[in-house]
Amino acid sequence: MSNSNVPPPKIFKPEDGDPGRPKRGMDEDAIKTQPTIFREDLLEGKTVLISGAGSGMGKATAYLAAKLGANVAICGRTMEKLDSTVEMIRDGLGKEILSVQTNIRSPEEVEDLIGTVHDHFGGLDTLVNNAGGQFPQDAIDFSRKGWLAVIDTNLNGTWWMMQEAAKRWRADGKPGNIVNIVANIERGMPQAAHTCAARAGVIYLSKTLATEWAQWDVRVNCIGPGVIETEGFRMYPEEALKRFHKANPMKMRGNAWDVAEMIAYLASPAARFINGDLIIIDGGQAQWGVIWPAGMPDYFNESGAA
Ligand SMILES: CCCCCCCCC/C=C/C(=O)SCCNC(=O)CCNC(=O)[C@H](O)C(C)(C)COP(=O)(O)OP(=O)(O)OC[C@H]1O[C@@H](n2cnc3c(N)ncnc32)[C@H](O)[C@@H]1OP(=O)(O)O
Ligand SMILES: NC(=O)C1=CN([C@@H]2O[C@H](COP(=O)(O)OP(=O)(O)OC[C@H]3O[C@@H](n4cnc5c(N)ncnc54)[C@H](OP(=O)(O)O)[C@@H]3O)[C@@H](O)[C@H]2O)C=CC1
Repeated sequence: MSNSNVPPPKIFKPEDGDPGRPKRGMDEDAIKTQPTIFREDLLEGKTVLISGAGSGMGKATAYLAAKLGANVAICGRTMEKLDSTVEMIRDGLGKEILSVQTNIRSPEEVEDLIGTVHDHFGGLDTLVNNAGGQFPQDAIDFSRKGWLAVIDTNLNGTWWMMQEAAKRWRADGKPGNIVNIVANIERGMPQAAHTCAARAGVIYLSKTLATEWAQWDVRVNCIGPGVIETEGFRMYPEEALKRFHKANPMKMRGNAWDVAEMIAYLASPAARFINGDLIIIDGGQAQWGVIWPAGMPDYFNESGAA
């Protein structure tokens, strides 16, 4: 049989250009012009709070939620970054959103934040815990401070947000919805063991709360992104960034909109029966591909002494 009809192997997506070119995610023009599959009033009248929305996935999600009619509140530690999101939404959609400088590692600041959102919008429908991050390092070399910083941000910070939101929902007798952005940790995550531990904590915390809080009509789900090109890539060396697209069988990086649209879906009535789940957006990374964001040890190199 002839092979003439067999397409050449797909090395990278044409729209991706050079897959080895390190990029830093979608710029504001890209976010503003991105089409959406959702109807424009999908989240009309709903209030959505997004943490870490001064950049990356959080920023794209804030824009999409506002575009779909939601009342949007955002938080993060850096006011200038939050201002950029406020300005982008004002400029692109003519809408005002609420922005509150907050470190999610502080339970007091989180309590104030949730109170401010309720005072401003009269309630909260969906909480998106997107704030987080880590640095790449071999676990054996973690400093105590570095370990604690990552656990405190990703596990404790996410928990303070969930608990404060849920206390209000229970007190007000109103339904609630939580979407936690974690990571694809199915096979562990070399050189990110701290975040792997924290995200695993969030995933099983979420599964447990999905049961405990169902009696108050509060749903809790997680999204596990693979390699999503964002400003967060600044944490990784150029050498690693050049390989990031090889971490999945599709040999591409996702973008912030890929995650934002899933968040919008989970915030919509279409997701009313989805609870306690983990939705992976990773191009198949769970099955194949490696990252080694701080450099692959010789042991795993083809030339290494395995
Ligand atoms: C999921 C994907 C997985 C990684 C593998 C996959 C890669 C592709 C997918 C990409 C996934 C992403 O998440 S991209 C998104 C990334 N975005 C972010 O990470 C942004 C947010 N990150 C952070 O804020 C930081 O990483 C984090 C450590 C959590 C908090 O930092 P802060 O400065 O606020 O914390 P502090 O309390 O001051 O402590 C900082 C201490 O952390 C340690 N530390 C900080 N940077 C360090 C570094 N490069 N190398 C060693 N150690 C470091 C030091 O001990 C610091 O102390 P001193 O020595 O005293 O200073
Ligand atoms: N990009 C990727 O490939 C992947 C990302 N993720 C996770 O997805 C989420 C979004 O990441 P991404 O958009 O890529 O990265 P970004 O770094 O662009 O976004 C993370 C945001 O979180 C905020 N943040 C960090 N710490 C705190 C804190 N203590 N309190 C409040 N806000 C905080 C940051 O703002 P500021 O520093 O101003 O507070 C920043 O805006 C993160 O949790 C990330 O770890 C998971 C898997 C893959």
